Amino acid sequence: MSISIKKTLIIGLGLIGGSLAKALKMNRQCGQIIGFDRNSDEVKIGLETGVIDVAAENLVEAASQADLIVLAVPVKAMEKVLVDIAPFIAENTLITDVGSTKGNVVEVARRVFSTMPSGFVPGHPIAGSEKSGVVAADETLFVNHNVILTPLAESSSKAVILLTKMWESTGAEVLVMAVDKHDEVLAATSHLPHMLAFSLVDTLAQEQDNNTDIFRYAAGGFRDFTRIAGSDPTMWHDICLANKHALLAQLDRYTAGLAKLRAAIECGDSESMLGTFTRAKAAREHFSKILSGTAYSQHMSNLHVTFRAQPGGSVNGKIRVPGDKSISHRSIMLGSLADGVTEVSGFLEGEDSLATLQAFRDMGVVIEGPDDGNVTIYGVGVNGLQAPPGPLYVGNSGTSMRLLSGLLAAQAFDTELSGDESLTKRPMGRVADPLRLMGAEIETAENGRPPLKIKGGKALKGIHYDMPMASAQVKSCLLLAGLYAEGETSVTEPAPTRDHTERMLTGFGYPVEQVGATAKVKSGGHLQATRIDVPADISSATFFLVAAAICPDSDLTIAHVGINPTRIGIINILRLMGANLELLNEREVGGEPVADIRVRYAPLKGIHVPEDQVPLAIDEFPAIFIAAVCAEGTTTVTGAEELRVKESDRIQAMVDGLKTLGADIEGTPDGAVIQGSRLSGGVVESHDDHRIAMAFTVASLRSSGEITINDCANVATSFPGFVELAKSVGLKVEKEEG
Ligand SMILES: O=C(O)C1=C[C@@H](OP(=O)(O)O)[C@@H](O)[C@H](O)C1
Ligand SMILES: C=C(OP(=O)(O)O)C(=O)O
Repeated sequence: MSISIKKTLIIGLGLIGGSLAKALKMNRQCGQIIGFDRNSDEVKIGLETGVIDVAAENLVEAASQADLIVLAVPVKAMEKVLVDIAPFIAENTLITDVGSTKGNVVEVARRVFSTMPSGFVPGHPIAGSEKSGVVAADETLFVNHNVILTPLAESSSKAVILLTKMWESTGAEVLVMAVDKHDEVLAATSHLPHMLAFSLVDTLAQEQDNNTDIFRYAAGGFRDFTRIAGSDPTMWHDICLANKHALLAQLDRYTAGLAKLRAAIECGDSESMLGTFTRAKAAREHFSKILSGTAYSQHMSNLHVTFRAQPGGSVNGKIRVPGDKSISHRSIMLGSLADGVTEVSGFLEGEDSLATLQAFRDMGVVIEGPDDGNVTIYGVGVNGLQAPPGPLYVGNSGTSMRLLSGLLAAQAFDTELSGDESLTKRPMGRVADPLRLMGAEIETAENGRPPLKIKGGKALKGIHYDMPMASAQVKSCLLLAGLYAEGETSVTEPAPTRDHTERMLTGFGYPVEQVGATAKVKSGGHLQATRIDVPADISSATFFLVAAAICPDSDLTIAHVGINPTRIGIINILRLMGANLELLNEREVGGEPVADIRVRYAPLKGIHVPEDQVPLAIDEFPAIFIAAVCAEGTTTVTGAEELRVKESDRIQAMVDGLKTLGADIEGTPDGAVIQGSRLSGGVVESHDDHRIAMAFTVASLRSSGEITINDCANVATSFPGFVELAKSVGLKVEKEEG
């Protein structure tokens, strides 16, 4: 750091001032550390304990010589200190403070300085504790803590940069924010909770008869919640006055929320109580996940996840894979729009479907669970959604974004849909364009990419749309918009695609007319709540179907798999390749056909995959490519250009990875030509795509060396527990996180 700071003066050696002094003294980034405190004992201790280099004998003289002045005195004392030193501060001196409120500090500074110095940048390290005084000084206090700088119009960018570096040298992360915004944010996140803690403890302590009992038995929750009631009373008195307006606004919001909860308890309004509790529980997880750029399930983290799969093995046993992702998404959407309470079982607790669930919670729907695949949705009716508090973040999930866009285009309120890095690269023009034809107003980023900004209050009109590509997401998006559009909305598809939306609408009692390749809905109907049993996802089952199909001595049964005719491309393709695959115990569950699938090893042969099977197996191609390299002869895939716009360019990702493993494969614009090949080991990239990661894991059954697969965290989007299940049937795969 080239801060040419030779002398740093810290005024006020409390916990924050002392800790900053100690951190800067130890890292030697800001020259000599000079300490001043009104209380000479604090200075003495500071010197003795090595917190500062020297004590300032004379405040004015020290201030006139300092290159950096840090005001670490209580907010109330700030004005006096500034009045004393202001006339003597040199022109280029950097000045900052550490106060918990910023508006009042700036007000004081404006009163004191006739011209605001360009070196003045107010700041707030968010790193307090209940401890106080220089004895508590801790040079690690700021490590991984946020420091907010609130530059003023007069602050020079150089000052902002230098102070950022100064704080970063202590291990802090620096954020820049406007003064008002800072005070609003802190009122909500810090000042309000302190008021609640003080008030709760004070209220309970005043209970005459049994307060000793309350405190004697108070454990867990009470202790956690009231820890901050041990903070410095004078300091908090000053903060309340300094940030009065923002704090009062937050107290009013909170009081209204509490009154609502009280009323719900009083009249036994379970839906309202559950609404508050489930939303709060989800929000607590949700916020931290949004901040770390990930979506919603506990399985997901922003850690790097690597799979290491050892070669060989065979797969045997009977398993059930998680619930169908497409049906899980739709169960939340239609259950939310229904009248009455919908019970869902077998719900997929993966990132993608949880993102949809969260979006509906954000729009005011009370949803209990998921709890072991069980979800209870308190439907709000077709017109009952409410404006969400902010953008709806749907992580990695194309289905959430595309289906929701149709629904949101017809709502009375504005919305914004955003997603992760992969989703942000995927085309949304395919839904935005036809929705615009219906009268929707949607803004996308460049080239029709997310985020989508959807204007509310638009009256949609039914259209007929001939889809240019075979996409169930586009079809479903338009049918959902059609629930609200004047007249009839009809969609014709160029080839059959999954029809879960049509089936489920029918299951909720909403008429859908199917004429050949065209699905039609009229607006004005109602959905009646129902029960939904989500079958196991055939797309997840695919990895195990292929595993057993390519691996000698395998005999595997996968239970309760959805075999909707629009999803069984994988069964048809594997059978054409010669796989020994049996459907057992075929039955229908809640409008969807289901079977147990048994696969025993049989040698596979290469085929030209019939193009009419492509949309019926669209998510299965990464695994089909693995089956193809393990087959004898040539497999050709054509008409599958849609694979290039999934979570990754799945043609390129598979071609690159398989070449790394020594396979003979060439990509084409709409598919690939794959020769039966021997696979070596190697390191392959999943490109953050769940299906690529799982496909290469399966390839290890036929490789001669270890396959390392990078960036596998997104497996949790569709298949939480994949590694554990794979190991249970005989794959030799380990997950490494780091
Ligand atoms: O409607 C759905 O649930 C899905 C449709 C398919 O996408 P496209 O509609 O883009 O083909 C599929 O790839 C996706 O995993 C889920
Ligand atoms: C393409 C997929 O999902 P989505 O489009 O919902 O992201 C998938 O799961 O393979």
